[in-house]
Amino acid sequence: MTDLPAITIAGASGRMGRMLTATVLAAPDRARLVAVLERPGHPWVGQDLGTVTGGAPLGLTVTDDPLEALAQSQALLDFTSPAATVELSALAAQARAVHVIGTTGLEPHHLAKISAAARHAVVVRAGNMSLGVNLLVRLTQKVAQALDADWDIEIVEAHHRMKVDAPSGTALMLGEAAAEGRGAPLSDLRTPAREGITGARKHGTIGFSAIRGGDVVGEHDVIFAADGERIVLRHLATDRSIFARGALKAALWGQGKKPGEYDMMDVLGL
Ligand SMILES: NC(=O)C1=CN([C@@H]2O[C@H](COP(=O)(O)OP(=O)(O)OC[C@H]3O[C@@H](n4cnc5c(N)ncnc54)[C@H](OP(=O)(O)O)[C@@H]3O)[C@@H](O)[C@H]2O)C=CC1
Ligand SMILES: O=C(O)C1=N[C@H](C(=O)O)C[C@H](O)C1
Repeated sequence: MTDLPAITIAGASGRMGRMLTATVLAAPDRARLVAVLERPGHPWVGQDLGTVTGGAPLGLTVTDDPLEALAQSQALLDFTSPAATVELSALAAQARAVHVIGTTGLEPHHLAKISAAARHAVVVRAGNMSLGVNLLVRLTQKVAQALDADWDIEIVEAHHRMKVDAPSGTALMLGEAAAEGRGAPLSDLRTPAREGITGARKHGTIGFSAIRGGDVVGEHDVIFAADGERIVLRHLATDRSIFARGALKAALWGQGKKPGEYDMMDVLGL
């Protein structure tokens, strides 16, 4: 037995769940993977994680019991769905485990429940856990601050065909940063999705467009368009390991911190 932080991963069979599992298993000097969760009724429940992922047995059985998993954990890595994340946030708080939330598509009623859980435990939440995107968020804020509202701001994102929410969590982070640079909340500046006779673009607003197709991991452009010139800030994700590495970093960073809500800016010191 070591005193390395013990980690539970939720949604183990998902695109990110698999990546998180591989990332934690590849860091035996920094963390211990003690439990992997799936929802009740999932075919992986009760099976060895190594076997179901096509490898040698790992001696770790996939469970559908988050209470038991969290009782032995110091951190929960959670890239699942809004409903699952809200449920898990109450349980992680009860266990005083650091809850690292990558799940996107969270609405105000979900966020209110997560905030309540964060009164008792550390929650690190970000719509994108990569270093590159979090740097881009800072750059976006600075560029928006430097330019006046004659520069139209448009955020364009592309993701794989299975993504269920739009705009992406990252696009919303970038939009919030641009709005902050402009000195107003995003809710005041955001344009509704465009279709039909939209009329001319409203001065000073921030627009969003989403593309879905194939296996695109995640691409984001922040376009500042003025008369005669354009600035485009771009991030291209080509491998999901960038998000998983960020999540593990957040879980380790959160150990011993005061209960509350944090993001990747806090973790990365940006
Ligand atoms: N913040 C970031 O850096 C990133 C965030 N994301 C976000 O992470 C989320 C997941 O993405 P992705 O991995 O592509 O999605 P997937 O659909 O591939 O995976 C989600 C997983 O969560 C599981 N799940 C759902 N409900 C529960 C539950 N109650 N208990 C345990 N497991 C559950 C699903 O199981 P089942 O299929 O059986 O329902 C599935 O295995 C999305 O919101 C996405 O936007 C993704 C990448 C990076
Ligand atoms: O669903 C995804 O895949 C991703 N989701 C996050 C988002 O909504 O921005 C992060 C990344 O772009 C991949």
